[in-house]
Amino acid sequence: MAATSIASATNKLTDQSPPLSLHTSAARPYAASLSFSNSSISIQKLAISATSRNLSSRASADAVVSALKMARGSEKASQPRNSDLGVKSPKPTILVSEKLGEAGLDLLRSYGDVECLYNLSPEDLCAKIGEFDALIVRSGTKVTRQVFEAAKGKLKVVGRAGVGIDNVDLQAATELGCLVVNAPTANTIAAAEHGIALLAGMARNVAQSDASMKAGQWQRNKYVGVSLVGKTLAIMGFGKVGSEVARRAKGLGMHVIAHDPYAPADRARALGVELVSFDQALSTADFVSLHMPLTPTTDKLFNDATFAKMKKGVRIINVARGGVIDEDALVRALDAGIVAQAALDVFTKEPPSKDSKLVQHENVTVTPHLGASTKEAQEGVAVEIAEAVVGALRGELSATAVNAPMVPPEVLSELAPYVNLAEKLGRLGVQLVAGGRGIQSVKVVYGSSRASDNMDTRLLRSMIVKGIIEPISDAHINLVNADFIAKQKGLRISEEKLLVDSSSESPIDSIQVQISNVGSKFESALLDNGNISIEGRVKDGVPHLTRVGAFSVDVSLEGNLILYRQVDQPGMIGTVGTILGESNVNVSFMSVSRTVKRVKAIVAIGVDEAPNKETLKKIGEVPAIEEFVFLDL
Ligand SMILES: NC(=O)C1=CN([C@@H]2O[C@H](COP(=O)(O)OP(=O)(O)OC[C@H]3O[C@@H](n4cnc5c(N)ncnc54)[C@H](O)[C@@H]3O)[C@@H](O)[C@H]2O)C=CC1
Ligand SMILES: O=C(O)C(=O)COP(=O)(O)O
Repeated sequence: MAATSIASATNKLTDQSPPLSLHTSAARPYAASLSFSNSSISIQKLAISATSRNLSSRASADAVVSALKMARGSEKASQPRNSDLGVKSPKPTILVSEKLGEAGLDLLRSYGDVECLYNLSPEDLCAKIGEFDALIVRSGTKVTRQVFEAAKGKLKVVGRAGVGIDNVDLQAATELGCLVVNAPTANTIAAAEHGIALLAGMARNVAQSDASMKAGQWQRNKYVGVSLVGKTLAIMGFGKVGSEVARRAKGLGMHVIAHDPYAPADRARALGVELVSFDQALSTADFVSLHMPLTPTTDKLFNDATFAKMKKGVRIINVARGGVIDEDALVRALDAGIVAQAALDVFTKEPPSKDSKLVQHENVTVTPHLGASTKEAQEGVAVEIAEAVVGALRGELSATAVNAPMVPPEVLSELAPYVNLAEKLGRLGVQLVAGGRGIQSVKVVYGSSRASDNMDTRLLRSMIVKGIIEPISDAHINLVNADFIAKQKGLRISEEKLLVDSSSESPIDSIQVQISNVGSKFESALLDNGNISIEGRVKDGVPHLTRVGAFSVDVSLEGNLILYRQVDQPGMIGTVGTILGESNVNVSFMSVSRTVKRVKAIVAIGVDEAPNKETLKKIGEVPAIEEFVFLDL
């Protein structure tokens, strides 16, 4: 079944997604009749590894940028997106809803139209959001599902100028295909320094004695403090801020322990910090400093039961999130003397009510969420988030994406050519499906000569999903929502890696897409197991279709494709070529594959123009052509 290439087209990978509409009468009816079953909704992942959040450099190669634009683009070709670097498009619009450092604003202004509207009510935000491609917030703006819905698909990216993203409804963002990025590094030191300031200030009653003096008092005996040296500090959440607090507390002569189920022990060891269990931390610490994110698991993690496990007279610092503490329980613990003092920068509700018992408690020191508020941190955060948002609007994958895969540049540059191939195979596969049962299960087999099983295929999987779903639905698929929409449509994707013998340097040799349990418009595309199967490779940077069903072919996946099965006999190329030539359709590529000489052959013809109905009808009527299908790539 050797494939014979008769002509070759070697266009370079372009940065445009092809038109996605199925503009032939042949393609649309069967495509439109497809439906997805909702019964099976699991996405299986095989041979997929997590990728690092930390990118050291920006993706730069043209091919990578092209691939990223396609990967991130959610628009169909008929709906150009103004944020996609189109020269003719208007500038992207960016709403900044909280105070941001000037350097970041300058950067944003150099790229888009920036509007700063502070203190918007939730209603005002919903009313305005539909005008913007990007929204930049700090902790004070709640980006709720209502906000994403009110955006009506216009909002492409939400930038959180800081770390905590608990004020952004990530589920809604993901469902609606909006990327969320944050600025996770620039305020780490500021938050850690604030933690240390609260620790030391609390231990020496700085705030209380200051207030007392300003009220005309001189109370030296009342404000006798406690020393830090030799005391045990438990860091709860040994991430970026927690580690920096630990480092500084060691310098103050404290004995530092930490609890963090996900922190690597060697990082703790390197700082001279012992990682301990939750209970051990609580029962041995004189000071407890909180540095974990607010998640469903950490919500009110510090409550009556946990305070009861603490050493009597413990002192608590919280510069993480108010919600990790049950605030009523803390008041009880303070009143009972279990907790001697607390120093809090963050609150369940911000600002807290004026008569909050916690805020008013004499043993509590409070600051109005100032952890990240140093000049240096705010400038740094502003630049960090502006770069992330501009990059995202340009179609680049972000190093700080919160709800999308973060793919390191080196992986991207390797995978870029396959991104295009993956989408084309998805588009081609779905067009081969005959209407009726609906697509429920797709198997993707990546042929690779690399033994390592940590190949990150999320980008490719997303593009296959995009290729399969977009032509037959109104869904706009991008890297953010591909898995979600696949699940929602009941589409189960399983992935497999097949070790192949190849001298190729690239991470992938071939991609095979199998669609199970569906009939095909083109029976020759079915394997013995009944699955539609198509396989492709990248040759000279161009995606090629290399196998249809059990037949080897070789045709570049560009423009349009005619596939037919014919009786293997002389003169067929001339017959079909003449029909196409008569209607001025240019052949770009042709491949003939046969099983047995003079019996049966599969022919794949790439054409520059879509043949009209009449031409396709004539091809279908050639007596030796047993079945044929026209595919829009
Ligand atoms: N007050 C302020 O202005 C600021 C507050 N923050 C907050 O500080 C917190 C930490 O920030 P980063 O250190 O930058 O984040 P990070 O992600 O580097 O560290 C968080 C750590 O918490 C750990 N963790 C998660 N669940 C845990 C659990 N149940 N028990 C113990 N540890 C757990 C994680 O493994 C991680 O190591 C975040 O909530 C962030 O929003 C950060 C900057 C400024
Ligand atoms: O970065 C964080 O998580 C913070 O809490 C800082 O919040 P802010 O940007 O100062 O509202």
